[in-house]
Amino acid sequence: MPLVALTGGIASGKSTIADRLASRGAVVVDADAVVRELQQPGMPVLLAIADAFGEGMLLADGSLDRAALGAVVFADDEARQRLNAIVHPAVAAESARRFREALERDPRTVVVYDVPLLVEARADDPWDLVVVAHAPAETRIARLVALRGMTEADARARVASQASDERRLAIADEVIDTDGDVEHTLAQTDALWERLSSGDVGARS
Ligand SMILES: CC(C)(COP(=O)(O)OP(=O)(O)OC[C@H]1O[C@@H](n2cnc3c(N)ncnc32)[C@H](O)[C@@H]1O)[C@@H](O)C(=O)NCCC(=O)NCCS
Ligand SMILES: Nc1ncnc2c1ncn2[C@@H]1O[C@H](COP(=O)(O)OP(=O)(O)OP(=O)(O)O)[C@@H](O)[C@H]1O
Repeated sequence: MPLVALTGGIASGKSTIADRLASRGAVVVDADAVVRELQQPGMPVLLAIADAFGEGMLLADGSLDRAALGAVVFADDEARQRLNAIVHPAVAAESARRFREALERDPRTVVVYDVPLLVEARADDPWDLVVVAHAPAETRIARLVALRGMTEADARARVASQASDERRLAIADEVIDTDGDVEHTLAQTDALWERLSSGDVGARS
């Protein structure tokens, strides 16, 4: 049934919302998790990254050195665009395959795509609903420092590498305010689920 894109800046609360929707019965496809699978040793995406950024981006066991690559791409727009050009088409294709698989298994499934970079890579637009998790950049930066141990400079660099809050809000069909406490986020998520599961949101033909 509905294909829902759930986007928001880093640490906006997308996973909190996606986990709740999954516990209610949605099938969630997590773009960050798909990326990690595509970056496993031996996968073409990882080989292309090593080609483009050097073997220094690999750890001794052949896996991706995420900290090293992050240090390069969140400090340099051109490098980040090169990485995006390698990774994003592969993530989009694999994610679309997973949407199809879920809908073939059960056409009534609510499929939710948890994707941080929707505004940035919006060539394809198959969504019945775009949901934006919104907490202001300063809140997200404070979370990255307090909860994920980032330095403030690193947190600001990640936020700056993403679309602005204004651009994200401009594409939202629904906004979940994630600037309050988690209970407030979950209550809004449950209200959304009621509408999604009752077919109140654009059923796909
Ligand atoms: C640079 C990498 C190795 C850093 O890995 P790390 O483990 O530190 O971060 P992780 O992958 O868990 O991402 C955490 C968050 O960072 C942000 N982020 C990741 N990549 C990007 C990017 N290219 N541009 C802007 N923000 C990004 C997202 O909000 C994401 O949720 C990794 O993020 C990566 O390969 N990114 C490129 C792929 C990508 O764009 N992924 C995001 C959406 S598909
Ligand atoms: N009102 C709120 N709604 C959601 N999360 C909140 C809220 N208040 C605090 N948090 C905390 O903020 C963090 C948000 O992280 P979460 O992983 O849900 O975000 P995300 O958008 O998925 O991040 P990423 O882009 O890195 O994947 C969590 O640790 C969560 O507990």
